[in-house]
Amino acid sequence: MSSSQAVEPQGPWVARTVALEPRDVDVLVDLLPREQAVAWLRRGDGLVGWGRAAATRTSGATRFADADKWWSELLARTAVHDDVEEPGSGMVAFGSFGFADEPGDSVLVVPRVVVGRRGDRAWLTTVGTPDEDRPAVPQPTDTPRPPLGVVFADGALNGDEWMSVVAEAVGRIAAGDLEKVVLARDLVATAEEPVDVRWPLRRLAAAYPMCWTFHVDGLFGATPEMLVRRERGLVTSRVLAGTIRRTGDDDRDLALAATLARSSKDLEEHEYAVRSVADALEPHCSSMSVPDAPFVLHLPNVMHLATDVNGVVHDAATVSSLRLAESLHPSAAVGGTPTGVATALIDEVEGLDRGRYAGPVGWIDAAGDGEWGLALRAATVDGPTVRLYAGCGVVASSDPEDELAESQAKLVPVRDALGS
Ligand SMILES: C=C(O[C@H]1C=CC=C(C(=O)O)[C@@H]1O)C(=O)O
Repeated sequence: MSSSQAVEPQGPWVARTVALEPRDVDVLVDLLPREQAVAWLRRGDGLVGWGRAAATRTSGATRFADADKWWSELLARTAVHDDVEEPGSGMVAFGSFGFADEPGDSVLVVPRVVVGRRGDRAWLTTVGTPDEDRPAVPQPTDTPRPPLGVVFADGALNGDEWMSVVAEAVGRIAAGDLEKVVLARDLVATAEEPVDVRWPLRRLAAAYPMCWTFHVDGLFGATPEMLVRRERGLVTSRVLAGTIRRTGDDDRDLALAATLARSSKDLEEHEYAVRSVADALEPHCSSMSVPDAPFVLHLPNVMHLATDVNGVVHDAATVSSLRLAESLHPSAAVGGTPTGVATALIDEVEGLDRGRYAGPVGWIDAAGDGEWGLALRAATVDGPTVRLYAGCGVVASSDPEDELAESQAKLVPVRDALGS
C-alpha cells in the first residue's frame, strides 16, 4: 500500500538565493527558531531552514518515487533565481524516509527560509509568492533551554529480551537462513516539559563535528554514515559496519583500532555492507572505485570500519539523488544479507517499529543533487518524549552481550545531548 499527501498553499512560487558574508551567519545552528526548524550540519557547513513553503507526506513502497515526483512537479511551478549556484543553493527540500515499506511514513519539506554555508561561501534562500517581502540577514535566535528532569526507560524490549532476539538471529544465521542481520532497540527518555530540539542539536553539532547533525520533522541525530551524496555528476557513499567501543584512553583506543581492523567478525560484517552499496550503485555509474580494505573511523564514543565508495554517474539527468538513495536502501549496514530475508527477520523478531530511524535523511536541490545520510545515532522528539534508537550488525560469530554493550555505546551521542 502507498499513499501521498501534499500540504501547500497555491503558487506560483519564487525561490531566490542571494550571497551572504559567511561571518554574518557564523554558527548556523544558532539561527534556528524553535518551530519548524530543519538542519543538516557538518564541521560548521551545511543548511538550516525554517517555515514551511510546501510539504508532502508519503508512505509505503512508493514513498521515494512519490516524493521525487512531487518535488519535480513543485519545481516545475517555481521560478528559481540562484546567484550562488553551489550544491544546496536555490530551492531545496529536506526529507526523512521510513525504514520499512510498511508503514514507511516519510516526509519532504520545503522551508520558507534556508541559510547555507560551504567553506568561504554562504547564502540565503527564500521561497514565497512573487510580491512577498524577503527577510533580511537572519540573526541568532533565543538560546534553547536544556530538557529538565530527564528519566530513561526501556523501549519495546528490555536488555535481556533484546539479547534473546540477538541469540535467535545468530541461530538463524547458523542454520543458513541468512548471513547478516542488523537488529535495533529503543530507549525512551521523558523530560518534565516539551523538549526544545535545538538543545540536543547544538550539543550534537559541537560534540560530533565529523558526523552529519540533522533534524527533519521531529527526527534528529548525528550520523556518521553517508548513504549517498551526489554532486555535479559525482557520487560518494561512506559505508560503515563493524564497531568497537572507545575507552577514553588514547593509547588503548589505538590498540583497539588495530584490533578492529583485523577482526574477522567485523570485517565480515563490513564486507556485506560494502558489497550491498557497490552492487546498488553500479548500474548508475560509468566508473566506480571501491577500496580493497576499510579504514578505521574514530568517533568520540565508538570506532567503525569505514569504506568510501566513489563513482561517476551517467544518469544524473533522469535519476535524482533521492532515487539513488531509494536504490541503495536498505543497505546491509542497516538491513542485512540477503536483504529480503534480513528485513523479513527484522519484522519478525525485532519487536520495534523503526519509523524513520535507519532510513535515508537529508536534502535535495533543484538539480537533483543532494546528500542522504542514514538516520543513525538518532531519536524522535514528541513533546516531552524522546525515543532513541540503536542497532547492531549480527553475524554468525556475534555475542548477544557484546551487541547489547555496543548498542549502549551507540545511544551515547543522543543521551549525552539531552544532558545539560
Ligand atoms: C545500525 C547502526 O549502526 C550501523 C552503522 C555502523 C556500524 C554498525 C555496526 O557495527 O553494527 C551498524 O551497521 C546504528 O548506529 O544504529
